[in-house]
Amino acid sequence: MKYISTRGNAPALSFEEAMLAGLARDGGLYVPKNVSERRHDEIAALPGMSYEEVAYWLMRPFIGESFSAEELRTIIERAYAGFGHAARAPLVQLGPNHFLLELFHGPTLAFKDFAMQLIGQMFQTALAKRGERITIVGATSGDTGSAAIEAFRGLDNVDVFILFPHGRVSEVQRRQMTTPTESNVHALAVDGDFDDCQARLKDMFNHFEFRDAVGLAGVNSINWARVLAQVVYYFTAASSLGAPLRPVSFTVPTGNFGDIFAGYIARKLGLPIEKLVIATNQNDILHRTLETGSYTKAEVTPSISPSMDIQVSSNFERVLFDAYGRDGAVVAEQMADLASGGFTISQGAIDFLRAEFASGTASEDETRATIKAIWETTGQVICPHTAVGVKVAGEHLGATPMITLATAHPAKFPDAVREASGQDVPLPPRMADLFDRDERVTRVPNDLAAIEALIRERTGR
Ligand SMILES: Cc1ncc(COP(=O)(O)O)c(C=O)c1O
Ligand SMILES: N[C@@H](CCOP(=O)(O)O)C(=O)O
Repeated sequence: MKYISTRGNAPALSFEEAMLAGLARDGGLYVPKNVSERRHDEIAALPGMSYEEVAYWLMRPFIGESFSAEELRTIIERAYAGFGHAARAPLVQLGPNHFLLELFHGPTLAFKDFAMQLIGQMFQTALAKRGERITIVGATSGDTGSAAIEAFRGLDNVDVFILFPHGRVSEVQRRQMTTPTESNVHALAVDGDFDDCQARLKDMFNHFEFRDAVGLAGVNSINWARVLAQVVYYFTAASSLGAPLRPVSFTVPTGNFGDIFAGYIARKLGLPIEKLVIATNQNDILHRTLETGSYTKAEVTPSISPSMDIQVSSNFERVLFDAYGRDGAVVAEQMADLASGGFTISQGAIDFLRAEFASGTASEDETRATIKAIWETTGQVICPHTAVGVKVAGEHLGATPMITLATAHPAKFPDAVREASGQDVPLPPRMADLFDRDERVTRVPNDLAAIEALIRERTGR
């Protein structure tokens, strides 16, 4: 399997090369050259399999020669061994025909662990064989950062730098990033919003002298391996509700478009997904884009679902590539227009997107009201991101079972959850002393040269 860039001007790479490269050298994102449907009888056999077995079945063809069969099995076993639920991603019923897919049983209590624990193992295996040392730089609005730190802390051949927007993540999220004591972990609080953090990260990838000098690698969902790992739970969830004989729908709380793009890939692989619903908070660029056909940036407005406070939604580029018939030159042009505020999507491309996705948005009041209503009617406490999904899913319920992705544990957002529902949700015992641990963080300006200088100084490269 080869991977090609969405901007059509970078060499095609193997899975391992694309994973280690992160962003393509033409600024685009890697996608598989072909995605073909899996056999109906293979999908029908999934309900009898463990999460790990489904992961192996799903990922093997995408990985090619990059890892042997035995290596891949070991990587998958190790990745999910530390999860706090035997099913890894259990489904719970929320109401008639509405289910929550709990994706927060991993070590950092958010869906990011599904991919990050896996690629942590993949990077270690690949780097050990190559004898290389890398510098991972990640941008986070809260959850990617802690998941990346958890997956890579203490490794000899990796330094991890995480850029997060100063003052715009929850206290639990911040402490998850600032309290690890391993010397290869560096939490950087940027004077800016998440879009600034992600833009500086992409600037670093496009600054080849820096990129090559520090051995830059990326673990955001710009990295195809992240997306691939997230496709697995669409299959386990849908098959446990009767797929492929019975279609299902999904609603996905969305920011950087990685998680829902994984759902789009699941559908391309033959999973019968009737509706794939984008749920946004008040930073609703994706919902507006589907409604108006114009992708126009606005200021990021802080919300009670901070991990979704994003306007420049990285993986949207991947689906645009398909919407434009895989014409990398058109995607490159549109992405260049984004620098000056936005772009208008052609009629053919917007028709494609509207056929693939539905969308909706939740205001702050609607998010709080949903947390409260779910607590009062079901006794379950949900996180604000999940609540955005549940609110939007409510507008798309029908005869087909709807699965809303529960993307984080409510204990990561105690203030918002308490305000909305009156409930205090404790952190798991292993994190109970999080608020007593010392923090280690460096405040940095939203300035490429300053951030690069700090990384070079700390890595000595
Ligand atoms: C808790 C939570 N929910 C939803 C999202 C949105 O996911 P994505 O960026 O893949 O669209 C994020 C951040 O990625 C998150 O941390
Ligand atoms: N919501 C994310 C933003 C980064 O997303 P990613 O999936 O591209 O890593 C976060 O929590 O950091």
